[in-house]
Amino acid sequence: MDLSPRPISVSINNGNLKLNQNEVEENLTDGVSTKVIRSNKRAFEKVLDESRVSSPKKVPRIEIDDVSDLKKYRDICENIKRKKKEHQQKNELRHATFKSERRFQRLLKAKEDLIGCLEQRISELEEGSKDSDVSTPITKLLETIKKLEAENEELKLKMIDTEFKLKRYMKDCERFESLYSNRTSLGLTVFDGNAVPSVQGTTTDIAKLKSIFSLTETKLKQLQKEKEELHLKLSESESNRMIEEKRFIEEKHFLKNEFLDEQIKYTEHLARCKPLIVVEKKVVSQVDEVTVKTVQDTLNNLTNDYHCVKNLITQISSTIKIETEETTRKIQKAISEVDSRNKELVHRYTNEVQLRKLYHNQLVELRGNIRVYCRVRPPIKEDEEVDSVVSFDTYDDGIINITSKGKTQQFHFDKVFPMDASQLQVFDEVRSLVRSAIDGFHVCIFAYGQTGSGKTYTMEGTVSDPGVNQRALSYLFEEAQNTVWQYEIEASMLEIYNETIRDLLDADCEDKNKLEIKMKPEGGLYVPGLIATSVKSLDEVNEIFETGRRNRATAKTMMNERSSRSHCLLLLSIVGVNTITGNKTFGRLNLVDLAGSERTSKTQVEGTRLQEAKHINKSLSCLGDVINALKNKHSHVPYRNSKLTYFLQESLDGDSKTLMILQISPVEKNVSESIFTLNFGQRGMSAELGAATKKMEDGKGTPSSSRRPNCETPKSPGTSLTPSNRTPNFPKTVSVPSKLSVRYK
Ligand SMILES: Nc1ncnc2c1ncn2[C@@H]1O[C@H](COP(=O)(O)OP(=O)(O)OP(=O)(O)O)[C@@H](O)[C@H]1O
Repeated sequence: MDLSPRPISVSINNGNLKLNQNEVEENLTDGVSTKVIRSNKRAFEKVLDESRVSSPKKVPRIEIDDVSDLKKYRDICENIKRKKKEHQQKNELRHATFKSERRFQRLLKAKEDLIGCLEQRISELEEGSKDSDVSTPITKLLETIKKLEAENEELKLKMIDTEFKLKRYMKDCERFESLYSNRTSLGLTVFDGNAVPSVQGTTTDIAKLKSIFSLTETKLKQLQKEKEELHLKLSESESNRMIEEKRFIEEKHFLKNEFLDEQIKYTEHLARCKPLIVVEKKVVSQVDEVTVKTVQDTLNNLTNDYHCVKNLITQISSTIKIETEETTRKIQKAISEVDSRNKELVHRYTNEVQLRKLYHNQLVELRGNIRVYCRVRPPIKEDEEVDSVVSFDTYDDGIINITSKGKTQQFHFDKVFPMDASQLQVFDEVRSLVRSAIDGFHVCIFAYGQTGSGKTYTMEGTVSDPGVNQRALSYLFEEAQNTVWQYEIEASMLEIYNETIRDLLDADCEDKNKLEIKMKPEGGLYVPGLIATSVKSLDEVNEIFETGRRNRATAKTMMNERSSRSHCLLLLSIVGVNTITGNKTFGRLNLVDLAGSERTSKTQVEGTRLQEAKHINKSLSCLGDVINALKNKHSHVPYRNSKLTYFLQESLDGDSKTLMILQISPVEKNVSESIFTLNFGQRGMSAELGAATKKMEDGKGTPSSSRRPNCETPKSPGTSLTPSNRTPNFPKTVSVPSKLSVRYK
C-alpha cells in the first residue's frame, strides 16, 4: 500500500460541509504516517459510531484521496467531544429545570388544595358564627395568593421561552455534531484503505464554521445569563411564596382557633338548650300521635269508601256498556227493518204513482182535461232574495208545496218541474203533444203566470238554450223526414197587444192594428191578412223567431228586465200527406206565451206600462172566467170577452189537446201571486173539455175524424164545431216559394 503523503480532497455528500483543496491543505500540513492513522483508528471508529447513533440514517460518505496529517481531525474530534459534554450538561440542566418545574407544579397543587380546604373551613365558620367577621383577612389572603399565582404564571411563560431558545440551541449543536461526525468518518474511510485521491479546496467552509461556532457560543452565553436571571427570579418568587404560605398558615391557625372558640360556645349553648328541646319534642310527638291516628283512620275509611265506589262505578259502567250495546243492536236491527220496509213501500208507492199517472193520462185523454204542468224558475236578481218558499215531493213529481205565512199548501199537477229542471226536460214532457199535432190533432200549449215568472224563458228560451217553441219545430222537422208521410209546415206569429192583434212577421207596422179574428161561415176562426210562412228548415224557423222577437212589444219593468207587454202566439199548421194512400192529416200546434199578470200597485207602472198592464190583467181575468165556466160546465163560456179567449176558443172548447204550463217564482215576496197561479192551474185541470179528434181526410178528399168513444165535449153556443167541419179551418195558406209568405184576405 502506498502511504506517501499526497494532497487531500474532502467532500461530505450529505451537504453539511464541503472543504475545498486549499482548506484541506491548510489544515493538514503536518503529514501523518499510516501508523498514526492506525493508532487512532479506534478513536475515529468510536466517533463514527456515535455519529451513526445520533443520526442513524445519515451515514456520511467521505472520500479522502490522501492523508498527510490527521492531527486536525483529532482536534475536531476533541472539539466534538467537548461540545457533546456541554450539550450533556445543558441537557442535565434542562432536566433539573423540568424536575424543579414539576415540583413547583406539585407545590402549586398542594397550595390550591389547601386554599380549597381553607375556603370550606371559612364557609363552615361563617355558617357556625355569623357574628365573627373573618372575611377581611381571608379576602386579603386570597388576593395575595392570586398575585402569587400570576407571578408564577409569568415565570412559567418565561421558562417556556427559555426552553424554546434552548431547543434552538440544541438543534444548532446537533447540526455541528453531525458535521464533525462526517469528518470523523473521513478518517474511517482512510483506514479502510479505499480512498481515491482527488483534492478540492475547504478553507473557506472551515472559516464559516468557525464564525457560526462563535455566534452560537455568544448566544449560549446570553441564554445562560437569561436562565440565571430567571432562576434568580424564580427563587425570589419561591421565597415570596414561602413567606405568603407562612402567613397563610398563621392566618389559618388563627381562624381555626377562633372557630374552636365558637364551637365551644355553641356546645355550651346546646347543652343549656338540650333539656328544653327534649321536652318540646315529647309534646310534639304526643300531639302528632293523636292527630296522625285520627287522620290515618279517616284516610283508611275514605280509601275503603273510594274502593267501594270505584267497584260500583266499574260494575255500573260495564252494565251500561252491555245495555248500550244491546240497545244499539236492537235499534240498528229495527232501523234496518224499517229501512227495508220503507224501501219496499217507496218502491210500491212509486209504482202506484206511475200507475196512477198512466190512468190519469188515459183519463185526461178520454175526458179531454187541460193538462197542467208547473215550472218553478230559480231566483233572479230582481227577486232580491234567494230563500225559496216552494218544496217538492221526492217520490211524486206531480206535487208542489208552497208555504205562505207559516201555512203550507199542497197542489197536484200532471208534472212539476223544480228550479233546476232543464229546457230539454221540459220539452221531453211536451214532446208527445207535438207528436199529436203531427198526427193531425189540434194542440195548444200556453204558459201562464205572474210577470217575470219565466213564461218567455220556457216558451222562447235563449239562443244557446232554446225553449219549447224552437224545440217543437226542430222535432217537427225531424219527424217530417218520414218516407211515407210528407209534411208541409206553415208558421204565423202574432201578438195581442192592448186588445189589438199585431202580425209579428209583418215588417209594415202600420198595418198591424187592422187584424181581426173572424168566424168563417162554415165555422172556424181565422185572421184575415195574417202572414203564414212555409218553413222547411230550422234556419227559416230561426229567421221567423228573430223577426217575431224583434217586433214583439217588450219593456223593462221592476219585475222583469225585458217584460212581454203582450200575449204572443206562434201558430203552426202541419199538413201531412201519405204518399201511398193519399190520406191527409191537418194538425195544428199553437204555442202561446201569455203576458204576465201583475199587481200595478206592486210593480208601480204608470202611463203606457199601466195601460198595458190593465189590458193584460183584463184578458187574463177573462181567461180565468172561461176556465171557471168550463170547470163548472156552464152552458155559456164567455170566450168573446177578450181577444185572447176568443182566439183560444178553439183550443179550449173540447176538440183540442191543451197544455197549460204554470210558471211561478220561488221567493216569498211573490208568494201570493204564485198561489193565485197554482189555484188557476188547479181549476184548469178540473175542467173537462172532452176528447180531442184527429183531423184527417182520405185520399178522395172525404173528411174523417177519430174521436174516442164515451167522451163528452162541452159545447158553447155559436162556436161549437162538429168534427167534420173543423178541418182545416185556420188560417188557409198557400206556399209561395220565392218569398215563403203570403197574406190572406
Ligand atoms: N228556468 C229558468 N232558468 C233560468 N232563468 C230563468 C228561468 N226562468 C226564467 N228565468 C229568467 O227570469 C227572468 C224572467 O223570465 P221571463 O222573461 O221568461 O218571465 P216572463 O214570465 O216571460 O215575464 P213577463 O210576463 O214580464 O214577460 C229572465 O231573466 C229569465 O232569463
